[in-house]
Amino acid sequence: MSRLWPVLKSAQPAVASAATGGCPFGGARSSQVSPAISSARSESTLADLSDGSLFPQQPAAALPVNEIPGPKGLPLIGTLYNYIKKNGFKFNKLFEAHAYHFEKYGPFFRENIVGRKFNVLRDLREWRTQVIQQEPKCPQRVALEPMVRYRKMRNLSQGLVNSQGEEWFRFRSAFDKKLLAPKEIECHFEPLSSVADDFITHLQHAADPQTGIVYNIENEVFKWSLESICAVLFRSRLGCFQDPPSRDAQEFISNCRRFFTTMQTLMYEPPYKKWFSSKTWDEFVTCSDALLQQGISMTESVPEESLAHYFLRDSKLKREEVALSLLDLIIGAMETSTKTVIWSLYCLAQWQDAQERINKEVTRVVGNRPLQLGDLKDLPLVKASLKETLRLYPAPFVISRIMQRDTNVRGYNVPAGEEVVISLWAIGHDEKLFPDHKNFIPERWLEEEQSEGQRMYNSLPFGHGRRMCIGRRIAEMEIYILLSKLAARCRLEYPNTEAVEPIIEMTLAQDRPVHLRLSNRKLEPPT
Ligand code: HEM
Repeated sequence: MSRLWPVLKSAQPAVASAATGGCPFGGARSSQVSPAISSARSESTLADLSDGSLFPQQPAAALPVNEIPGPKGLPLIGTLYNYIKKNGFKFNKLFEAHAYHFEKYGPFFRENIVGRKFNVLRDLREWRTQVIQQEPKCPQRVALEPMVRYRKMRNLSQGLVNSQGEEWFRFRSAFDKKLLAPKEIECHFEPLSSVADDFITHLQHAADPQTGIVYNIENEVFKWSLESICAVLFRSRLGCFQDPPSRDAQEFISNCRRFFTTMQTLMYEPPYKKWFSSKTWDEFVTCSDALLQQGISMTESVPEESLAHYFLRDSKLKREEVALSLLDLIIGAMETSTKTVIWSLYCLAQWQDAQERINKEVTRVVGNRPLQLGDLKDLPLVKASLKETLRLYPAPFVISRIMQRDTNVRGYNVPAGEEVVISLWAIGHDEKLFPDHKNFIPERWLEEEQSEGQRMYNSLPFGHGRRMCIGRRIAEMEIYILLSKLAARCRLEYPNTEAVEPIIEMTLAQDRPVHLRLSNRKLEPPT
């Protein structure tokens, strides 16, 4: 029963953590953006978007929101019954319920689960033009309630992920350009390359010597993700791949993992529980305190060339605010990047032909020399494979916005305070948009292969607009580097017969530990 509660809470989870948009902190996505989009807003930083001048007039004839088609619920509990009855929908498979409702009610449906109303869209063009382009200067997403509660309790600012309004704008403006402007990101290529090299060597050592299998690859990918984001922010290595990992790394890894597992549990608890102390809450507080402490001490001596140093010196934020925001970036990066990379590796292992084509591309472009920054633009298939992974398994399977004024969406007047949600899962699994949608076919993202519909509005895994994922460019760069290097050095196989299925945790997670077989490739001469 506890799993049902997230939907009952006004400020977030089960439904909400996914619904909030998924960088654990609520949902966040532009080379990932289709070309038509990326040429426009997706290249923008917050500074370009801060004019706040995008409010159109409401057409007079908008229908009332409760006329949006959708499943009818019972008084008080709404459609909760559909989720608790035998053979009903499952909250940890909410994307399936969405797909069913789209099929039945059309491209915009409304569902009321115990008073929380979801207006769910499946058309990215409508999302972009009717929701994102109408958003005010400070768009709102549902916040991650345990983090909000903890920071209130400790009298801390809410930071980048969970603050709203002008407070959010202040944080976001301080970080936006350094993290999103393509030129600013280039300096992270070398540190990320070195992390990727070490990670692959580490994987090779972690593989069982008899079978070549790396069991539960998540443990290792989590380390890559943490080491990568720390290399970007602090220009120094945490030591996750040392044997054993450095003490700092061990503590950080264990605090981060506990942070995510306890936060997930808290988000799924009945709301009344927050009035009582619980073991999970205590544990969440303990690891949040420890992370904060580590975050603060990490900002105490940072190399001059690091991003952390730049933010401390130039951002006009207080030291504590910078430390909290750096933690937010780490937290924002960890779950999304880890889960996405696991899905990527799984797809390559399952679709051997695609893996071979990617290996050929990398061999042709890079050959025997080390990967260079300039190579990334010549590796379209590597980039396409990330897009294709995020189509099949979008880490945040939905993105949400809380309307801050009455807004006309698809001819319905959605009142201020209600949520509109876009289902990235439903778009990515739409057979009309993506023929043969169950198969991993990176080529479908290459320019000449794309249909007009695809070119237009079919991929926003990092979100869009002022509140899009601030780590998008870093995420793309670190994953392109990793996939290119892996493709050159290793062959991946999935040794089991049962497919891994997606379930909703903090983001779209794997329903079981993923084991992968790794074998070394002999570098073939470029053709
Ligand atoms: C594959 C990896 C990633 C995916 C798919 C992803 C996706 C997203 C999405 C969908 C959102 C919400 C966007 C919206 O509401 O429109 C988001 C927000 C966010 N992401 Fe990511 N993300 C990824 C990696 C990262 C990384 C590496 C970082 C840190 C460097 C990061 C930091 C954040 C932060 C701080 C937010 C909140 C931004 C705000 O509210 O202003 N993400 N992410």
